[in-house]
Amino acid sequence: MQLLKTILRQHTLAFIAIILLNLLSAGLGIAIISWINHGLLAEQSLALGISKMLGLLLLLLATTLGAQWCLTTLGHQFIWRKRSAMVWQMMNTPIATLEAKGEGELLALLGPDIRNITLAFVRLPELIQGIVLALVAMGYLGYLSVPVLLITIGWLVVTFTLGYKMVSKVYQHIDKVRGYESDLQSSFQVVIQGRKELALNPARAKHFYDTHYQAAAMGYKQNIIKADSYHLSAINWSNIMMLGLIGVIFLLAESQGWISMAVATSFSLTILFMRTPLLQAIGAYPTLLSGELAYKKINELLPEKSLPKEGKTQKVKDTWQQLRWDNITWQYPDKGFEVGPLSMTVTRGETVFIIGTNGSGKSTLSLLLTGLYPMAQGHAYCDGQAINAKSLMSLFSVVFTKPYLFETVFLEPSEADHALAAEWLMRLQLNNKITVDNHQLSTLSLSAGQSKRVALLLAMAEKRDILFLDEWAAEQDPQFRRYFYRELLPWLKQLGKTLLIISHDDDYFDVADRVYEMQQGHLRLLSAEESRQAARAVISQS
Ligand SMILES: Nc1ncnc2c1ncn2[C@@H]1O[C@H](COP(=O)(O)OP(=O)(O)OP(=O)(O)O)[C@@H](O)[C@H]1O
Repeated sequence: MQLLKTILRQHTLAFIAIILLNLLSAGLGIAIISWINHGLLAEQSLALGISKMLGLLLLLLATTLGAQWCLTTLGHQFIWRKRSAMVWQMMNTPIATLEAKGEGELLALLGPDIRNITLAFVRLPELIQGIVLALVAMGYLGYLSVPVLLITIGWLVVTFTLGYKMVSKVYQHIDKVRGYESDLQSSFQVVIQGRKELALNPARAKHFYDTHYQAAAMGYKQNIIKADSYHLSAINWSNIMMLGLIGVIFLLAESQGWISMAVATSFSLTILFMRTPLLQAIGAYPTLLSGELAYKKINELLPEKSLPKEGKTQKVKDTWQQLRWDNITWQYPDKGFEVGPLSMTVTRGETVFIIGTNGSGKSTLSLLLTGLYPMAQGHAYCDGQAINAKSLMSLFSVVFTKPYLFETVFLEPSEADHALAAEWLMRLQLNNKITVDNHQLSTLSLSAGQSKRVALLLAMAEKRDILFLDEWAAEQDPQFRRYFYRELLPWLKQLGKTLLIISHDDDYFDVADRVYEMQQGHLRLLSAEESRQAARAVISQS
């Protein structure tokens, strides 16, 4: 099992110590049975016998608890590391790769999959103890009688072969359950993110509930019931066969005379002693299978060492003058929408507008130009020197069409520029609504237009050279939109910012030094006359 192998590789010594503790605990258990059977009544006094027994039982309790505690601690340590590595890896995985996997699948990784690995560790002590105890008990049974041990082994082989067949069915169904788990996560997202639309349209809500949600929920339920049924059948089958084994041993003693009744009693006591842990081990096995499946899924979707080598961020000179993208391309997976090949040049301090119809590829272009999407072909250059995606990213602050708002404005106290924050809150006409206290925004309960203004504040707080705004003014009222184009942008330009603005606001195309137009993934620089015509064309279309 991949999961067990990994833990074994990463924590070899701890694992050996745990196995030894388990062996000690199992050996002690068997020794106590043997001593109760043969030694207890031979003790000099009842008091001595009882105190010896209490001492031995306490020792057994301590070693068993010790073994379980070590394994559980090791397991949770492993999970903590794995989860932290996963979150870090997700934050460092190219966004195109994450988008291709889908949000439902990613949520399933961080939620149910990690939970299943945790449960596997919670039940792992039972599995290991069951196996170790069974092996030690076998040794003791061999010491009592080899022929009866062979019969016992034969009986157990038949029992567990059939049991294994049932457990493999458990695995098949757990595999299907994992698929439905992702679908469920996607459905939960719809319930949360689409709550307003669903509340307003009961027919749509019912359709979603009956088809999408129930398909996932029913699939999950049917398969988990089948998995549990096979699992319980395996436990019951093994339980009954263990009891049958005791009957066979007494038969061998009574009718065949292979062993004395005293030895048969010891045999039965030992089998009864190992029965519960062995059944618990069988009970724990499916949990381990779920953990194994989850671990495989995690490694399949977020393989370790999968992060592409982007190279180090090359420090771009503070005095850079020109950025150029040369014949770059990008295509969404499965032969999706293609951008490019296209070339573009931006000179420091320029205001560049990118216009184009809906779906022409402007937002996709913003992700490509900033280095967030990898260039399938072509390169980016800064003052003639090729630069990689990381360096490109370090130049940009972007406000996306649906920005995510962080509460923290400045990350470090030393970076805190409260004067800048106060000035921006005033310029964005938010000074009566929000304050920045202790680097944090006082509230994020904002309207759509206010959220965009806060996103701009956060972008400015990054103090990067280029500001890329994707349809920023779309949610602003006409008065503020005018103020944004006529006053804020020129003021930003004065501050030395290079501005890349995706815009549909034809009234203000004249603010730009240059206007590019996207048309079905291709970019074209418009002449001054074409820019004016583009503005007029949009006005005449509306
Ligand atoms: N994550 C994605 N996976 C696959 N295709 C996508 C993805 N995002 C966008 N597209 C496709 O890329 C094309 C361009 O989308 P994009 O959002 O870049 O257009 P846009 O010019 O910004 O449009 P708008 O003006 O409506 O914002 C669209 O046809 C869209 O279907």
